[in-house]
Amino acid sequence: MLEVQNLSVLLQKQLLLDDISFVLNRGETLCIIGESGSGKTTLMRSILGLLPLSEGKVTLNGELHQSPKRHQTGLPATQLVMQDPIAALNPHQKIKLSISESLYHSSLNKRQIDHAIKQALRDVDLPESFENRYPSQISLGQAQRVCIAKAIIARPNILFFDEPLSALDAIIQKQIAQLLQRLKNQNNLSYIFITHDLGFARHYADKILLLNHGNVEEYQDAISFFKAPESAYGRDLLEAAHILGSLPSKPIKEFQAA
Ligand SMILES: Nc1ncnc2c1ncn2[C@@H]1O[C@H](COP(=O)(O)OP(=O)(O)OP(=O)(O)O)[C@@H](O)[C@H]1O
Repeated sequence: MLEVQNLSVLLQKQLLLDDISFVLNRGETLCIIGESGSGKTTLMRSILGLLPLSEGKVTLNGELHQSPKRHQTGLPATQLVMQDPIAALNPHQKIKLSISESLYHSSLNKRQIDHAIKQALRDVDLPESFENRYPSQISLGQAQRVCIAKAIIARPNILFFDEPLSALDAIIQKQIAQLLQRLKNQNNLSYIFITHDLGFARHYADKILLLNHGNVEEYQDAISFFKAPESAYGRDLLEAAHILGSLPSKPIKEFQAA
């Protein structure tokens, strides 16, 4: 279980995050939503140990991992998948080498690493032969699958995603979303998504954390949030999404079953 308690981040005399708390249980999906500049990326980076906390703490299964007094070590058993898969991969490295970087600290020997890479590619429905390609030789959707393979090969408990679908077209978005759902169910993974896509959050989130200017505006289960947001800001956000057509009035059955 990941527990974030009273987390605050002060950078350059600016309070970017103020007293953020939430809990993520094994197998749950949390979507962090909020307008641009509300602090979503800053929150993710501070949880991952990429930014120092000024207050609060982050524990994983009861063990302290981040606090103002503690040197930032980074959370073990977590992996991050970014928005732009091509930018996330080194253009000069074969896919095989990129994926193997996630096993840098593992005790596996070369034969075991080779086997794990092939398995990770199969897990994301890519042919094993892709290991010998360069990023310029694969499509955007395939590159995002490679990034997911790179994330899951280390057998994490928690995966963080920063807008992982926004660079992809609708059909590929749906395929990747279904792949993530399958991997989550197979491995009992926990997911934290940063997303502007409320339709996606409605289909996939168990919990919603709505940020507004670095504060938690709402933290509640997704069904309740989308049925009746507690805050005026939450209601405004859903109303805007309905007007723009980015939030269908009914959940899509096929997505839910995926
Ligand atoms: N290293 C930093 N130093 C100072 N201020 C920062 C730093 N990183 C981010 N900020 C500021 O923190 C605020 C929140 O930024 P953040 O990127 O977390 O927002 P966001 O919700 O992820 O936005 P978006 O949806 O556009 O990605 C912004 O005002 C930004 O300028």
